[in-house]
Amino acid sequence: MRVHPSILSADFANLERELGRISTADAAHVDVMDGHFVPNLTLGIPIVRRLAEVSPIPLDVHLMIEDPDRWAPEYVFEGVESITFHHEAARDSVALAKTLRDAGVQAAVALKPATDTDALLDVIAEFDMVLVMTVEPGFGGQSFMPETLPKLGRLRAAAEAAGTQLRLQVDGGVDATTIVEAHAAGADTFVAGSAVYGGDPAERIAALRGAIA
Ligand SMILES: O=C(CO)[C@H](O)[C@H](O)COP(=O)(O)O
Ligand SMILES: [Fe+2]
Repeated sequence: MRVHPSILSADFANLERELGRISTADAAHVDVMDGHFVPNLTLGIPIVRRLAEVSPIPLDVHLMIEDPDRWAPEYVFEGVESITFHHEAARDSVALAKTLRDAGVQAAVALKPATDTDALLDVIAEFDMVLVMTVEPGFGGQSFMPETLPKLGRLRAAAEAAGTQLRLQVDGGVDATTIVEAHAAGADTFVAGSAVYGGDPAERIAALRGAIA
């Protein structure tokens, strides 16, 4: 299992220090929001480039933006481990995933709560990870939506049938309680923002790991 704290809940005036506080995690989740795909605006390419240079752990970049076919490849930097774009926003998710993989980064596709898995099941081998959103994208601190969890089983079954490795990530409302449900449903990669930065990050990361150990 992997824990990816979201720096959406960190102090944006001190991001290098905030990355240092989560150095025991597996990757840092960076939420890029464009004010169009979601009704919130965070940060973009020049800031992600600098975060990748100073972070002690790899970056997991979650793009909540329109036209990811155009912009996602611009987020490939040394230190960026994976780039996640939204299936709802992409013109061609399979082609974009191939472009990202060819550029040397893991390719991941995200599904909003109302988007089903159907379009991905036959092409699951094209992705390194699927992000099943467990809240409506746009804001931290929202409540976990357990009704999204059955998607995980369908995606896992498709990956097994295709004989491919697939990471299944959940993002939104994950804490030491809901992580147990998400893990039981098949998730292996857990994003948590407010649950990590709402206390001592190292202790909170250890508690998340401990909850499903
Ligand atoms: O993508 C996101 C929101 O769109 C964030 O990664 C997510 O909400 C993390 O925040 P929290 O753990 O507080 O729910
Ligand atoms: Fe996210």
